[in-house]
Amino acid sequence: MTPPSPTISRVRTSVFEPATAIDRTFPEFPAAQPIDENNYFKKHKPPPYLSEISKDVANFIASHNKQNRKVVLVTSGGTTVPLENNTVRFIDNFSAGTRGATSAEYFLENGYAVIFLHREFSLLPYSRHYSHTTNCFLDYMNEDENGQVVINAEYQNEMRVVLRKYQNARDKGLLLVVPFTTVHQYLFTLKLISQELSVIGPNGLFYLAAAVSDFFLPHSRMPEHKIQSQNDNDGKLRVSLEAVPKFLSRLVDSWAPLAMIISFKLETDSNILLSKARGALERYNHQLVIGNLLQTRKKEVVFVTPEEGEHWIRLTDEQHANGTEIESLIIPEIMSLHEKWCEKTSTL
Ligand SMILES: CC(C)(COP(=O)(O)O)[C@@H](O)C(=O)NCCC(=O)N[C@@H](CSSC[C@H](N)C(=O)O)C(=O)O
Repeated sequence: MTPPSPTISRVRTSVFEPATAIDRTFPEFPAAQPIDENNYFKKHKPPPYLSEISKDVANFIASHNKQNRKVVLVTSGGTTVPLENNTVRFIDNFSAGTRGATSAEYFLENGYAVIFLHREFSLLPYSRHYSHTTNCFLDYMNEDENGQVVINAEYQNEMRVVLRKYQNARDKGLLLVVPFTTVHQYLFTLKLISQELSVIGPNGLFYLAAAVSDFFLPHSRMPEHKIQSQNDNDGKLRVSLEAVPKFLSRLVDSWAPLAMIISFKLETDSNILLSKARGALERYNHQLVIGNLLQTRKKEVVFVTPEEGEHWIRLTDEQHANGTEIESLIIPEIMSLHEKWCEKTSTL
């Protein structure tokens, strides 16, 4: 009997849709202006699998709302920008998915239900501990004297802890895993989930850790087939991208106005991190921006809120050395802010 899955959506997002490979019905996409945040969704076709995901999400939220359980949407991993309809080349955004997958575990262990909107094939909660790139699970196994495949004795305890947490989330239906690959798929799926999650008001929490593209190539200007290097454009590749609509304003103002919304600001220059994080908070009027530098994102983050300004969360050298995960410090602080948000919003 196959084990129950953690409701992993059956859709695949990492393959292009041949049917639209040469669809020229898409109008020329104007440069992104505020008004175009909405036009983007009117002028682009949604991914064909969206109705399937909608059913999974609606059932998931309804079942946890009945138990008055808080639900958090965790976005994780980087979005891609395809350069050809029959995609061979694409622009990717850096993200291994560690922040999202690790944070999802701490939310689950603190009583939240989690919708995990992630880049397909990036790290997932629990299995991230034994992913093919870090700790290959095969290295934890051996054959015993009877030829039975077993987990090596020295790893039994640590793996049992992860296994039990995973089974608890799976068997109680606390985790819904939804994939994306392109920025287009991400934006349509985020909008769908946001509008479904809006029904639970302040009990809904958004933790936007995905690395989202800021620019994209509109369908109407996308070549059907693989760009040929030798004879196209004198051997040079010139790409003119449009700005991705600033969807965060739509999420805050319209899609889920009562939810608590947290975005991440990723920079590599420490001199601009705080001003960019403050700028995002002023621009979108949501509740929290978590700033982090690519280079030190596993050791420190800065919380920027309208009420308290900013404060840093940092691992001590000892914590970093003993494997403490910074998300174990981040999530409890977020839960406390979310509790206050629920109290404040429910009295409105
Ligand atoms: C991606 C990382 C650094 C985690 O890394 P891994 O653990 O390796 O996965 C995450 O912590 C993060 O900063 N995520 C957010 C990154 C991001 O793209 N943030 C956007 C804001 S949300 S995208 C919104 C859009 N650009 C807009 O302005 O509306 C930005 O910095 O601009």
